[in-house]
Amino acid sequence: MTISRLQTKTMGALLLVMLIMMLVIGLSSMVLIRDFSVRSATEHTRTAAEMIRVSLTEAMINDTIDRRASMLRRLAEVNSLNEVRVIRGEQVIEQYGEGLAMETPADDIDRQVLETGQPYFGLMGGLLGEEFRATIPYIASSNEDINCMACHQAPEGAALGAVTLTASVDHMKTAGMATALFLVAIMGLFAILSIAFLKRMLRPLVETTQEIRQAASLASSGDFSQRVRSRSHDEIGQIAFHFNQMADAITHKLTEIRDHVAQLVNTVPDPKANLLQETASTVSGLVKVAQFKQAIEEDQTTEEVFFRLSEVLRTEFGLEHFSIYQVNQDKRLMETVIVDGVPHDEIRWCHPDILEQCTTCRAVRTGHAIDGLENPRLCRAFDQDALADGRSYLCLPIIQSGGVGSVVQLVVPPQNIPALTRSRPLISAYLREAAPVLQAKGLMASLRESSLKDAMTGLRNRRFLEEYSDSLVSQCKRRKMPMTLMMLDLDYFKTVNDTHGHDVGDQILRELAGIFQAHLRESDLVIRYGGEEFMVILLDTGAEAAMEVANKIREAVETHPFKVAGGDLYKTLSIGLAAYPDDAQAFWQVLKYADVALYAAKDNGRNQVVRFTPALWPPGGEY
Ligand SMILES: Nc1nc2c(ncn2[C@@H]2O[C@H](COP(=O)(O)OP(=O)(O)OP(=O)(O)O)[C@@H](O)[C@H]2O)c(=O)[nH]1
Repeated sequence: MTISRLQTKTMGALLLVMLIMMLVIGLSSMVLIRDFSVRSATEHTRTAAEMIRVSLTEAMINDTIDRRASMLRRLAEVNSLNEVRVIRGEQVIEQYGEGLAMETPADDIDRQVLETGQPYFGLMGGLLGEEFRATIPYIASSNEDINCMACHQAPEGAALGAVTLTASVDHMKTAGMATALFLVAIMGLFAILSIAFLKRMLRPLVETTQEIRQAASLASSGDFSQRVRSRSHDEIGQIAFHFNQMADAITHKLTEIRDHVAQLVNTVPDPKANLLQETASTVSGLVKVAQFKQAIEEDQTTEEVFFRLSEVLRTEFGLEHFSIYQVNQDKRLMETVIVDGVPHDEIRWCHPDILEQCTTCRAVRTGHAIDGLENPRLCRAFDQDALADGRSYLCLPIIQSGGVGSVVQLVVPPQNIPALTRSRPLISAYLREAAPVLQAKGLMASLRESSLKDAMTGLRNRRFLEEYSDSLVSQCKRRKMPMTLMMLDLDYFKTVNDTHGHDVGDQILRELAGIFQAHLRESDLVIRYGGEEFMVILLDTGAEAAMEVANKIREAVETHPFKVAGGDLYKTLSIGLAAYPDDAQAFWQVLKYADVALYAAKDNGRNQVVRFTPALWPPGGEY
């Protein structure tokens, strides 16, 4: 278990307080003991001084004063006394002489005491001192039991002499130190017990906070599994309880959200995955899907939608290789819409046969996703070279109007299979959103296409002409190219209807449309202008060349046997022709001139091509 900072700080603070207390108690006990020792020594030396005075007085009375030196020596042998010395005051010296050598003042303290008459008590050396010195004056007094003035000629209150006593304070020092150490030891013991007690008291708090810290740290990275043990019923226990409650509530709600978003992308949530990160990444993926949906709804064509999808595959999923195929159910064909991000590029990741026969594509045939990630040989149409390179594929059909409208094929090298497997649900979500939009846009396009087509012949109709005439002219202007308009009309078509009926008439018109298309280029426009009247627009073609084309068509119709009941029917065709910009600058005027030329062809006996000339237009004729 890691050491808690809270514990270290608390223990450290307590230890510091205890150490300071031990120091204060140690020092203060030493000072107190010193004080006590000084007082005690003072009293003792006073007593000793008094006893010496009495002894000296007695010696004087008994006339044994000469033996005072040996008496003082014996006194000095008393336990703990180091020195006993008596000095004479000025009056005594004057009266009795200097006396013994040891009786003259030895230092300044002696002299000061004799001078002031005030005693001196003090420790000599250091805080506790090595010895205690007392210099106590003997003051002349007539009020004592023994009258000093009886022997001494000195004024009342004068210092007759002084006694200096020095005593060892070693025993006091030892006792003081022992007491201080004892107190410090008691304090130390108390500190240890306090720390142990506090540690025990702090343990639930420390362990709970440590567990909360670990759980919160895991939670911040999305793991809410950690719970805190409740160790007591006090506030600490309550903190643990409420933390667990909070973690339970978050886990429960997040699990709910994760399951819901997983449903939205059709995945089974991984119980081992990081709850927060997994949910957050799925939600952010779904937000992007929603933005994608909004964007494609505002796109105009299916092409734009496919291109946007291709960009998503490249940028969001980091896919380099993929194809999007569009299925033409009517013709059972398939075309590449985008290959590796390039619009309408050549097929790369499948055998080209699938374009000619869309059911060769397994995804189109089955309407199911074809997962070749684990088993690339699942579909035989997958490109053999890519297969040899170890690439795998995932083909996802997009269902439109109950059938496969398009197929998104994703191609990855082996090392990218796990990433694609993870991305698959979200890619499918994009495709699900794209499907109805593609369907709607496809429907709109085909509706628009059909509104511009003639249902019977499959040719473009007059409405197409109305919509595109302006752009045709501006295209010709921009490229500086000519354009020739032909008006074509079957001769005596009414007799067909009258003789064979309208159905046969319709059939002949359909066959006629086929003959026109067979003799024209892809870029030429064939329009059913109305009834049995047709129009052909030859782009980038002048009148001369157009005359040749018109005659070819006329001859083709003339020689074509229309099958009717009872045999073959042969019909002829009249064609009028006018050119842009030679005959007129305005489209509708060129058209009118072509019509005038057609009438001329009819008037001239039919089955012929007439090119418009100004002579055909009556002078002052209005357009
Ligand atoms: N069966 C059929 N007949 C049509 C259709 N549209 C127009 N017609 C007929 O085409 C005939 C056109 O006849 P007219 O314009 O009199 O001329 P015509 O008989 O072709 O003789 P021309 O002077 O050579 O044009 C009419 O009988 C129309 O009913 C159609 O869609 N189907």
